[in-house]
Amino acid sequence: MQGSVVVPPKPCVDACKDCSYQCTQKIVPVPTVGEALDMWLDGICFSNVETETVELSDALNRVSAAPVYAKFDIPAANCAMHDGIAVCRAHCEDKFASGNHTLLPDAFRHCPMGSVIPEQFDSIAHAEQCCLNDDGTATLFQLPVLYQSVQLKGASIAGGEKLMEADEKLSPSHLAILQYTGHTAVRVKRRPRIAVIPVGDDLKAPGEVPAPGQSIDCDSIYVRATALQCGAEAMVSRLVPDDGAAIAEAIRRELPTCDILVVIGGVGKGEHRYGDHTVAAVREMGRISCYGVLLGPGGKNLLLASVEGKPVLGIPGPPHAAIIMTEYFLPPIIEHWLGCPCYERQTVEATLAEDFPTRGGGKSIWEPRLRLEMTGQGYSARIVERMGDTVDNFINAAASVAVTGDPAQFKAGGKVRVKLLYGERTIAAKSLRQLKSHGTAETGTSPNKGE
Ligand SMILES: Nc1nc2c(c(=O)[nH]1)N[C@H]1C(S)=C(S)[C@@H](COP(=O)(O)OP(=O)(O)OC[C@H]3O[C@@H](n4cnc5c(N)ncnc54)[C@H](O)[C@@H]3O)O[C@H]1N2
Ligand code: MOO
Repeated sequence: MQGSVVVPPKPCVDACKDCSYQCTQKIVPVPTVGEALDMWLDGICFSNVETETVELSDALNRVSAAPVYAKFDIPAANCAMHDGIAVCRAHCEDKFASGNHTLLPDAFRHCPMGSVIPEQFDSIAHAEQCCLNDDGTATLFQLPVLYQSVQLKGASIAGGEKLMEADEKLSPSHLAILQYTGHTAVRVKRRPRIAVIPVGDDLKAPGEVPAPGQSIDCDSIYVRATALQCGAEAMVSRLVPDDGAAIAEAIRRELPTCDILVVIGGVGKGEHRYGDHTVAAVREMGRISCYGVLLGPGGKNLLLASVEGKPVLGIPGPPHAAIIMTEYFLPPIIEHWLGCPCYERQTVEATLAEDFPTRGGGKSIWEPRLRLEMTGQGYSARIVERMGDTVDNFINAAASVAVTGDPAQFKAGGKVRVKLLYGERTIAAKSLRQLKSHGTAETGTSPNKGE
């Protein structure tokens, strides 16, 4: 823990006894991201997640609810792995010892690759090692090795063999092996349902034209899309005004329909005096685990809480803050439900093209969005010009980086690991398109660089 923050008004005691209640008397340490997550998740129990059976064709990216076992042996009998004749190795050996290389019709079986080998035979003499005669006999040119080209019953998969554990995210390979081993459906965990409530008098719904001082709600679609990426279901409620009773009413309405609630906006430190009512409404209805975290942009207003045992994530409204809070706190709560990783961003090493502002560092994280450029020495990274704005953050950034630990790492020429927002081929294709349309990589300028 580092620094301190005074939590907003709700006086309850004269002297702070550091109870779990938030009040004006209380000076609380600001937690790191890890500490905040621990405080939040420790109080949320998802032990009895419901399960459902789904067809394999609908099971991609679902999470297994129980181990799955093979229904039968594969192959179901000993099979030929080459074209040839099935023989008894000991009988062939006797024949070779006697100098007679001819096998009578009942001493072999013509076996193309994949065919079942009758039980009395144990080896395959390859087509090149024998010939089939017109009188129904076969002549061996070479003695086969014992079990040559025989795939034994159950050698690939034994009936009852464990194919996968519970808590695995199902990939195309999982689906294929389940189908191959006799399954047509699989037991999976129910997807968590996320309800998203956008709050703000100044917000307009998608499709409307904002008047001066208004903006169109775009955080909610970002939150919803991130939830879908993580394998959750998500729905966005209608816009809610900056009014404590309206926020409480929206929470009461959405809570029974969801497993995880996200409220966007109204979490500012000005609280009711500046039209921010979300924290007070949540405090009245439930328990606040954390209000403020050592993460920027946006962390000082982050709200982690629970109402009726369900997690409530309160994220700040400004989009550049909302995206970082969503990325840091929504996947972990969905993973807490699903029991497996569900949000992973590829990382690559990049060289900083400039000194970063002195933000973040130590235990605190500042997570700016970055532009990446491919140079002869690999990726070069610079902070997007309009860091406090939306366009660069949403569209023109290719990565982000956690500025934390030793600030010396974040000087021009320093090497850092950055988290990609797109795959490397997409980044390459985007820069190529920009080069073609501008003759050079786009840079742009803005006064609020590094905000
Ligand atoms: N006196 C102080 N004021 C503020 C502080 C502070 O420390 N002291 N912190 C500032 C910071 S930093 C942030 S971040 C915001 C967080 O406040 P809120 O979450 O209450 O944000 P709102 O007031 O609801 O909205 C602010 C602004 O954000 C845009 N917005 C809101 N919701 C959406 C949405 N769903 N989609 C798109 N854009 C959204 C909108 O332009 C709002 O006007 O507090 C600061 N103030
Ligand atoms: O949390 Mo605010 O958006 O950092 O600037």
